[in-house]
Amino acid sequence: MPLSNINPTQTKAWQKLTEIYQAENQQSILQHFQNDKHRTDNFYVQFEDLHFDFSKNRLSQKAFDALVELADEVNLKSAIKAQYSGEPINQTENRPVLHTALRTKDEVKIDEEPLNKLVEDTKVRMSEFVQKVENGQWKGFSGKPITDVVNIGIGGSDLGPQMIVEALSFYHNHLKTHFISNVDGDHVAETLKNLNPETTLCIVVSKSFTTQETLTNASTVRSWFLKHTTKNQIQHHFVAVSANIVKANEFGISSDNIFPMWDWVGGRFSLWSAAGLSIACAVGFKPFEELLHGAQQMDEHFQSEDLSNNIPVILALLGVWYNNFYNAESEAIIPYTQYLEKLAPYLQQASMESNGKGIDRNGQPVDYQTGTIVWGEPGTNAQHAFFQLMHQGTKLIPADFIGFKKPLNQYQDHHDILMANFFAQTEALMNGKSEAVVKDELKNQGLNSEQIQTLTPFKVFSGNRPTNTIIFDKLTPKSLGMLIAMYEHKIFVQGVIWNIFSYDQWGVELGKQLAKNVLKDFKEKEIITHDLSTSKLIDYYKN
Ligand SMILES: O=P(O)(O)OC[C@H]1O[C@](O)(CO)[C@@H](O)[C@@H]1O
Repeated sequence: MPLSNINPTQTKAWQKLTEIYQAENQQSILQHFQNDKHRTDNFYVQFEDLHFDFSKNRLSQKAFDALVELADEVNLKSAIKAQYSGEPINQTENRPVLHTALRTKDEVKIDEEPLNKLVEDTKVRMSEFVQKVENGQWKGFSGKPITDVVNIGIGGSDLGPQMIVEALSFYHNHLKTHFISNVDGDHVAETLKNLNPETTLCIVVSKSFTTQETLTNASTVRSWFLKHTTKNQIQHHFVAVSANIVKANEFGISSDNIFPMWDWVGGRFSLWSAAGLSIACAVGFKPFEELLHGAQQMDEHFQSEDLSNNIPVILALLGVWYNNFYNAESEAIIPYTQYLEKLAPYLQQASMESNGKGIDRNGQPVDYQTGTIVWGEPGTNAQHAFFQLMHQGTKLIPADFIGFKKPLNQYQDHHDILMANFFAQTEALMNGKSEAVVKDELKNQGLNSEQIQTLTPFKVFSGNRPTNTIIFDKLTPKSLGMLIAMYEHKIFVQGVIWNIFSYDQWGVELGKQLAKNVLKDFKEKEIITHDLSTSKLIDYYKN
């Protein structure tokens, strides 16, 4: 059964939300606290070691209930069922969406064909491979064990694995992991500079094995190897992860060295598959399985929990509330750990490639806003970069603050300072600082009344800026798996509500196509195939 096809703005719940927004949008978060003494109990969910507090939002209980009604009215529950049961909910590509099958013990079928064995067999192969690389059994052409693993891929074949590898740095083994994604030759050059071909292993990750950037980078790295070794021996240094065995073979990678990808796993959701081989190489296979296990726990929560107590659903509904009623354009992700430095770039693809769509499931242009702009940086660095705008700028930027109770390294004093900032920022964003308080402070500093008058407006914080607080005990493979699966489901829920297809990405095709034409034109004498502006620019580049 296809996903239901409901314009969200035509639902009763949307009508209700519009009325609630009109009646309540002048109420501050602090007023909501005054109105509801149990707000901190009502607006929080504990699941495993995940503590999710959404009380600091411009949201009354009434608005929250109406948002849950909206999820109900667009048939979210049956959409979740459709996804997990392998229906082709990626309708424009006629594919099921089953990255969740990579982390479940339940039986999963597509058209009565069970997938579990495929998944399990691949995991066994991955585990054996990783073990060999880790313990030095896998040797380079000169008989030396591998010291460096290079992931060559782009988009989903890079961002997810890279983010996780970086996030789990604390758990790394002796292997060094590198990522080459950009077709910019400087990226490949800088990476190869410090590598020894005798001890380097490349994992070429490309679901299609036709991606220009990945194939260009992989060819350059292959030539680098061929300067040192023979064509036959290159097998010691290249493995591939792909759904296109033929193309990977053509590139020169033997079938024994190819791990499968499947069309029921979207690129940006593929880190749980063999696309995560670089993760498993960096930390070992067991921690990789713990990552899957964390994600699977979140899957269970998402599938079975009531909508009103369901963390990804609540996150998604809050996003819709700010995007469609408060007209917020973006949302910030602020992890208070340097290990999650790559979380925002990863979520940019996951979210913006999924929900950056303007055509609804009827094939009609939508007349409401869809995908938000996702951005962010770890705290406390972010505080010294863009928090000025978040505190006193004219834009409303709802933010997720992600923190951990315990640090991974020994510096507890640093962690206390880090977390003091974490709590203080959400407090400041919500409470702000009133004119009266500012005036008092300036008076106490000995300023005269004229100076106080002049300076006060610049020092006032309006507050009322919404945040979600997400706290785990510790950054572990398991908690990371939960966190990432939580955002995956949030993205899915928003796509269901906005009545768009979240799992295709036609919008990336045009640029790819035109780049091929431009490349061809670099070799022509006279540029004729472009608009005047582009032709002139290409001419400038060539000459
Ligand atoms: O794994 P592939 O086929 O090389 O594709 C890489 C990336 O390119 C895209 O198709 C478009 O950016 C992504 O969805 C995908 O993750």
